[in-house]
Amino acid sequence: MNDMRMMERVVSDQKTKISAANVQVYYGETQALKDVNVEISAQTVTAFIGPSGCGKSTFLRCLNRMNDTIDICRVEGKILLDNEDIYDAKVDPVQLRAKVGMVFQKPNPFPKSIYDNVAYGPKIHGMAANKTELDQIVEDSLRKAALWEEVKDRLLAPGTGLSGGQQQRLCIARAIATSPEVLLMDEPCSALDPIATAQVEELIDELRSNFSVVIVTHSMQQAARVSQKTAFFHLGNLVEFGATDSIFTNPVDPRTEAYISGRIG
Ligand SMILES: Nc1ncnc2c1ncn2[C@@H]1O[C@H](COP(=O)(O)OP(=O)(O)OP(=O)(O)O)[C@@H](O)[C@H]1O
Repeated sequence: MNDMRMMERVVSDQKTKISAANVQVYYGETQALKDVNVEISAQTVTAFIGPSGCGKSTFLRCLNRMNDTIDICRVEGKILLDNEDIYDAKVDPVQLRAKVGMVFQKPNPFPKSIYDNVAYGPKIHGMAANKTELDQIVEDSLRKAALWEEVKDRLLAPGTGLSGGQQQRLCIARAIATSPEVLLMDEPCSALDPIATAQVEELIDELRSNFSVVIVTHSMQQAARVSQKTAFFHLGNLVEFGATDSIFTNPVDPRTEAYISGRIG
């Protein structure tokens, strides 16, 4: 079996982590997402692509209820994480966001030390019984985020003193410190130079073995490089979803074809 076919089989074998059905999102009277249905697989990088304003970030924010923080935003439909409804009244959004972590477009470390940036989540969720355990979580998270070697001698220095690419990896370390199952990334490389972008992309590929990763990107090259599944959004519709290779080489919908060939965007 050639590598590509093997890859497709590995992708399709992964179990469903998040399942979204009939998701509609409104900002006031304006509908931003129309009847989105999609299944996000475990141990897979899923890319959301599409022209500006098509609803990629809105849908990403539905997956950890970040839209709850926007007063005029209303979400309808069902989103299940491991078969449990994340919009159920019983679900605490803070606990949910520990399981479904998020990394934003601009690196946004807290105005605290490198150590405290990573230790913050595990502390508030009571994940460490003592300082030794907390130290271990901080080290493990920084290692997974490929930042440990660069910061291990200055853990008490401010996170904001790191370079942009290092700050973004610090934010990734902070997001993975609570052992999330899903990591949402909203254009995580848009503020980074090409070298830092390459480092973060490499990291995304490594994270896939532990997490389900969903990434919003404006770069089709990036989607092609890092993801196994791609969803193409257009004007609030999820137009096409499938294996990244098929979306880029053999799109079914003419709108997808027009976007990837640069005719709409
Ligand atoms: N907080 C908000 N209040 C009102 N409308 C919003 C809000 N956030 C997004 N929208 C609207 O919802 C639609 C989808 O926006 P969204 O940011 O999800 O698109 P996007 O595909 O992520 O865009 P981009 O690629 O430019 O980031 C747009 O029409 C946008 O104006």
